[in-house]
Amino acid sequence: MKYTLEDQVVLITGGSQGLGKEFAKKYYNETENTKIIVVSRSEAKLLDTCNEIRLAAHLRKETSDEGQVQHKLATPLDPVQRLFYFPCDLSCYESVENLFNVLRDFELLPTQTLCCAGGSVPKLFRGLSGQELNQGMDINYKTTLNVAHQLALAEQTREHHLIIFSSVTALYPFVGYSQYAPAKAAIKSLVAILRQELTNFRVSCVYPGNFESEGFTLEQVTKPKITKLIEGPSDAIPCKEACDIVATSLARGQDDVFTDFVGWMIMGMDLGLTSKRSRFVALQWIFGILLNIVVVPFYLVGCSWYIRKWFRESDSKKAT
Ligand SMILES: NC(=O)C1=CN([C@@H]2O[C@H](COP(=O)(O)OP(=O)(O)OC[C@H]3O[C@@H](n4cnc5c(N)ncnc54)[C@H](OP(=O)(O)O)[C@@H]3O)[C@@H](O)[C@H]2O)C=CC1
Ligand SMILES: CCCCCCCCCCCCCCCC(=O)[C@@H](N)CO
Repeated sequence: MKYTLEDQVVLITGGSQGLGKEFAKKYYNETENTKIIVVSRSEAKLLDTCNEIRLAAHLRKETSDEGQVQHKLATPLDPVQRLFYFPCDLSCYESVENLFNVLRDFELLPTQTLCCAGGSVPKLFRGLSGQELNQGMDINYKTTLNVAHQLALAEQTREHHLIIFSSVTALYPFVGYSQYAPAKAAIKSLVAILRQELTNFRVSCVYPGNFESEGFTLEQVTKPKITKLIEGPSDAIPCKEACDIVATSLARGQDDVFTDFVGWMIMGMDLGLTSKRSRFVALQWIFGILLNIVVVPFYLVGCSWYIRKWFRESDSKKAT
């Protein structure tokens, strides 16, 4: 199943900002017929995003804008429009069922789905609240799980391309990401099973490194220094660059997608029983085996020593 932008109906969860918004822009600006539905919890953000994308496109074409258009998925639906939004908390299964009933009613069941909804609250485990911990699973795992399940029920035979967004932290979980990395690892596990069961689906999984987005800016506020030090090699790239890298990789037929060299390298070290459909996969596998033998043992000892030292110094600062 080839990944193309044109002549699609694409559902983008988490489309009100960040990477999801970049993909909505890309589909809107680079196609003539593709219809885009962006979904997130905040109707205000969704409306702003739709208006911003449409107005920018009209300004570039120097055509006079026809003024406010109906973007919300509601009756009457303007069939000329290509960009729609529908507010929905995707962590609630019943809300996702309702979303798919609306999509069915408007004959807008998607041919491609991008599960961009997610986000992290990087803190030390003891510093997290019960609500933050539970939100981690809700926002990062249940939003994808609920959409994937409704898609699997809706698309029993028609081809569908499901593109799920995990994180490098699913492959290499580390201090400060306890509210987030386990949920992203659960996504990795779900993808492996969906690939076996949903035979009419192409299931792609993206493991981004850091990229600049509203969510990334917000997480920097609570991120412990030790976390920033460990993830230092993954410099945050512009959101649009991450979007273009992912789209290019998918168009090349890759299904285990990374956004930087660190992600490619760490994916190569993640051996085990899940096949990798990545770029230069043979080289990645050999490089990963060598790193596992020659570098990883020393890295892990060094990293563990450094983390213990950081905690000792933090505790002594607290004691003074
Ligand atoms: N930025 C980064 O460095 C990295 C990001 N990623 C992953 O990539 C994806 C996109 O990241 P990014 O662009 O930074 O995301 P942002 O944090 O900028 O945006 C997250 C989006 O998800 C939506 N969302 C959150 N919770 C729900 C919910 N319960 N139901 C519906 N929508 C929801 C938000 O909208 P609203 O608030 O309106 O609900 C928002 O549109 C995420 O899955 C993230 O985990 C992975 C690695 C690195
Ligand atoms: C041989 C051993 C070498 C090991 C190198 C270690 C480098 C670790 C880089 C980790 C990058 C994590 C980026 C994902 C962050 C993310 O998902 C958050 N921004 C949430 O949004």
